[in-house]
Amino acid sequence: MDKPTVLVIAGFDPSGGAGIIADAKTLETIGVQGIFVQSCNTIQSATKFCECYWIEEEIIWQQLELLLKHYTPKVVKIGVIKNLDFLNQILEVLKVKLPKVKIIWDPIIQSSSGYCFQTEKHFKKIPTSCLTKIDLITPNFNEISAFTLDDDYKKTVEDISAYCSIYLKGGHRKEVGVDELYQPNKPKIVYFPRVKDCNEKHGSGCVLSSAIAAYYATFEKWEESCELAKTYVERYLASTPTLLGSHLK
Ligand SMILES: Cc1ncc(COP(=O)(O)O)c(N)n1
Repeated sequence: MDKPTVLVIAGFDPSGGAGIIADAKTLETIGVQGIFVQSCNTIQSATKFCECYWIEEEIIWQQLELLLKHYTPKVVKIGVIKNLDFLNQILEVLKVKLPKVKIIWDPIIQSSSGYCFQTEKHFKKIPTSCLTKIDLITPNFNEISAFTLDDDYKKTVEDISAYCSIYLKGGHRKEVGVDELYQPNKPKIVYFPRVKDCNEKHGSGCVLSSAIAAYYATFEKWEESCELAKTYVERYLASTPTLLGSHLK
């Protein structure tokens, strides 16, 4: 049987720890076929970020058009994206061309090395028009706080999860490694860490969201896919302290 396909729209990190290279390794390891559209090119290493060059929108449209003629992805994972307006345009096209597709958005605002992909005005409130087209967003605590106008992130989680699911990484900042899944009209699920002694590596958020995409494309169940993806990331982070960590462990 053909492997399920996941489409990734994300940035290029030449160090390979984050962005589409990390996504490609993850999809390959979990055993799904990946197709890729690059949203930006960057000059960065694991610890230093120098520049981000956005890919011309026309190139992105051309790549998407050809890919969607030849492949039917079950899941789309979107990573770094220029702004919410462009995100909405992409979501509209995906929903027309792939009515059954599931869409996961990792709302990356800042790299762990400190580079800001988004200015505050671009990312203050996610428009409802975007939320109704997305199935799952995977913010960390800083990202959910950036979408929060009055310091009450729980209210933001409640507002967003009326439309789409949220996988909140890190949950409360005090309980490192405890993640929470909020789904519309369902009780919250808490995922506790399973693997001890994880090392910090940049790009772990990219690996998590592409692992959820890969598992969902395989099993079509959100709760199980999130749990498997969390364990996948923890094993990857525990494998070595460097980016050479194995995606196969
Ligand atoms: C192209 C690209 N995409 C995503 C990230 C975020 O990863 P991190 O927060 O670990 O720096 C990044 N640094 N570069």
